[in-house]
Amino acid sequence: MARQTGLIAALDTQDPVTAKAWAQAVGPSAGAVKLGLEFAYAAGFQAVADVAGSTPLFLDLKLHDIPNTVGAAVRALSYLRPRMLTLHASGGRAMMEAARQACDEAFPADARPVLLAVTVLTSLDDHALAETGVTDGARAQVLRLGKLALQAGIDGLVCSAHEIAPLRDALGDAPLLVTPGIRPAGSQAGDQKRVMTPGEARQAGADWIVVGRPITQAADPAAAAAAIAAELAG
Ligand SMILES: O=C(O)c1cc(=O)[nH]c(=O)n1[C@@H]1O[C@H](COP(=O)(O)O)[C@@H](O)[C@H]1O
Repeated sequence: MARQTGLIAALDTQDPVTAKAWAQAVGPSAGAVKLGLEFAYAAGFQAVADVAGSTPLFLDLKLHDIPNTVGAAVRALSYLRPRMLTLHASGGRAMMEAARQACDEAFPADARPVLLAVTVLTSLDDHALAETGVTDGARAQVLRLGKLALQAGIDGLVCSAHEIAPLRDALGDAPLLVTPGIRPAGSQAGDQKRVMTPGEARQAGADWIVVGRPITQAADPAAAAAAIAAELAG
């Protein structure tokens, strides 16, 4: 039986009014809203808290620095009470362990965010990855970084839906798998390379899919989000 797959709506904008309107539009369909680098840098972290309101917040800051700095950053943002928080697995074991330790110390036990390690960005294909020095392909790198992240105490992985099956084979059912690079049939891939439709990602076993522009750039974001939620419900 397929796992239940939820929708996370990526609200990528610089404008708090637009973000708030999108958050309201996707509210009935999405299990969380994702606010990330663009919004936080432009609007500030108080606006992040305001837009999320009572909706679970996926805080996508993709932390990647030395362990001391990442640990301190996690402590500093604990007041935002994110439900999920991202960091780059390529920052290494000690960096991820520092993030986990900071979470354990700075958050109440019942409010610790789910830590998600980004493995290989969905905008990278094997060729682009090879240009960074990783020559055995996205799948192998996702597996390598996924194993490392879990050993370091990370709760889940951000990957493309193409890597779900090999990750489940290698790591079992426990890790949360969160997949961006989702495109409903007929929509533009844009800068995304390793893409799947919502229904395909559900069949593959994603716990969450992350969808931005196919919702936010639709003529009717509420309807676009509802259609994706319906596709996930099968
Ligand atoms: O961490 C992420 O959320 C993320 C990781 C990744 O590998 N690929 C990826 O697209 N994302 C995010 O997922 C969202 C995808 O947006 P759309 O391409 O507009 O659907 C963006 O906010 C990205 O920052």
